[in-house]
Amino acid sequence: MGTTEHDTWMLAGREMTSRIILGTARYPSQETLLESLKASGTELVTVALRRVNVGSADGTDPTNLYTLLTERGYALLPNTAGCFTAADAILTARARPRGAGRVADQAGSAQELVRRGFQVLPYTNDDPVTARKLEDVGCSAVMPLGAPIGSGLGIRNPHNIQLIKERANVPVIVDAGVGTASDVAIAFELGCDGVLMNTAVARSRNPVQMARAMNAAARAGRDAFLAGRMPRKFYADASSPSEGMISPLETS
Ligand SMILES: CC(=O)[C@@H](O)[C@H](O)COP(=O)(O)O
Repeated sequence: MGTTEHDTWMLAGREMTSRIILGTARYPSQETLLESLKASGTELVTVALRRVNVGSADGTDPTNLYTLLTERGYALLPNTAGCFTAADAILTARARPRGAGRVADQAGSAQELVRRGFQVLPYTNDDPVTARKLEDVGCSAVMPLGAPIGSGLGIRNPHNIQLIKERANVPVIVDAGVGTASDVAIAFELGCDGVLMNTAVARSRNPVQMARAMNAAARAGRDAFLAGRMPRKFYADASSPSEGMISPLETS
């Protein structure tokens, strides 16, 4: 029987325990960011290569985000957010080649990055055909959106996410659009391997508390998936047995 207790998974050759990946932008303070990461239980965090101030090149500046995160044991997932062309993404990923790379473009640029030796985790729309193409060119995972980035609208098309997951041979990570804990639970109930989120935690009234809720939701959703959902039925199915029921005629 499945259980979330020893439920590790592999992402780009790395064994992962937590199924949550958190973004590091938009937090009210660095302290809140660090506390939220801890509360979420995450091991892997994203940093935007183009937007973040990475501090000194050798990483010795103590306020450098890389230093703060790596000394706390977080693995970094650099992302190429802000790149609008394949050339941009490739240039940015090559300039700062720490950890795995994430590319904003689709199959062509992903293929080029794979060819150059990157582990590519592409953010994509929720189209099963696109997801298949990205897997076919050698991406280490596919990361379909739940909804537009920063929208908090939740998983708009659970059916597509489920189709992507059913056909994929690489991890499927819902990336973007999560608004609250129940969205995370749904992603895992659908069988997804991970959820990447930023705004829902960073822009909540209490990011640390929301991060804790996301952590609990991930475990709940994953447990529900492993437990196996009951089949949906179109009609009522009484839960008490009807055999031996006293009929109205017998009592009159
Ligand atoms: C943080 C990151 O890398 C993005 O994938 C994105 O910002 C996530 O989207 P949300 O902010 O909607 O969670």
